[in-house]
Amino acid sequence: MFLLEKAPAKINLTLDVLHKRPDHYHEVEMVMTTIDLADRIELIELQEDIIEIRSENRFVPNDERNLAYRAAKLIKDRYHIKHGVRIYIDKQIPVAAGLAGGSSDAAAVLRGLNRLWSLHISVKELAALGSQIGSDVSFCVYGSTAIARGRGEHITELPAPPSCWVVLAKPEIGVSTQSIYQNLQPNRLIHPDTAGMINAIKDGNYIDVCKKTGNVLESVTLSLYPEVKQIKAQMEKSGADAVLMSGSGPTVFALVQQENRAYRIYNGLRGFCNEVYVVRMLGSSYVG
Ligand SMILES: C[C@](O)(CO)[C@H](O)COP(=O)(O)OP(=O)(O)OC[C@H]1O[C@@H](n2ccc(N)nc2=O)[C@H](O)[C@@H]1O
Ligand SMILES: Nc1ncnc2c1ncn2[C@@H]1O[C@H](COP(=O)(O)OP(=O)(O)OP(=O)(O)O)[C@@H](O)[C@H]1O
Repeated sequence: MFLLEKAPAKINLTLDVLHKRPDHYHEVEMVMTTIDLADRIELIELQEDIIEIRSENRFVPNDERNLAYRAAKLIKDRYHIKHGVRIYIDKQIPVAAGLAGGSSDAAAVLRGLNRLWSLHISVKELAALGSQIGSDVSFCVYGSTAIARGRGEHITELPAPPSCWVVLAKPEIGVSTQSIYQNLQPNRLIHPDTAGMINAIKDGNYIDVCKKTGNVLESVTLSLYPEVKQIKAQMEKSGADAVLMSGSGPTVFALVQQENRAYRIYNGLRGFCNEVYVVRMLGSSYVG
């Protein structure tokens, strides 16, 4: 038996931190959505009781450090599955980019093994399992548009935002999520208007969606990595409707409605950044 599962990247339309928790995580409130930049996950059932990870991308670990491996292990242990699985990851999402690539791979493995082994696990249960792997995995299990609260694992789905083009630029640096959260000064934050973003999405109001974007982690990453700041300024200069860093960065994205303007931004980034993508916002669910 063999099946394919798509693992789309996410972007944060908002990211707010409410306070630091005693468990050293931060209580967050974020509006996230999916984009048409996706890894492809191939799952092949093995008779032998092993989990194999294969990928041609040298930055993707092929052992238990891989979040996809951890997802398979979790399902196998919880549901006493004695078969094995080979997981082939066709990596399209840049690694350590703030786009939840590893989390989305893990979520795709949870969804895929649920189908492969006919386990009939509900989406809600899969999301709860996913939260044991990482804070972004629950959102990725839904793969839609949602508000994420708690440390990211409490998901309330939203309708898809008005569709638009998303230009993404990933500078050649890796950013540690943990260190960005650690450098945050909670009493100095300019909080995004999360309620305003939710209303804008529910109203299908593209202009307001653009106006309400905001990420409290952005100023931390921008101050540590001037190249991210430079890319953001370049995108703003090229006429984007909104420009924001995703997650803890370093990827910056621009929103625009017209395709020709998306390519103008893309062309404007020549010489600033090698990894640039032009994709559509997806926003609606991948699962049943
Ligand atoms: C920045 C975001 O990607 C936005 O969507 C997420 O908040 C982070 O999600 P993630 O990478 O899946 O995060 P995890 O792997 O769970 O945590 C990595 C590290 O980030 C910090 N972390 C993460 C989530 C959170 N709500 N508070 C935190 O302080 C913790 O130091 C943690 O050790
Ligand atoms: N399936 C995977 N794909 C990519 N990286 C993975 C995977 N599993 C584990 N990793 C490790 O996780 C690290 C972070 O990679 P990932 O691409 O998930 O970051 P990210 O997009 O910044 O995540 P987030 O937005 O959730 O904070 C990598 O450096 C890599 O070593």
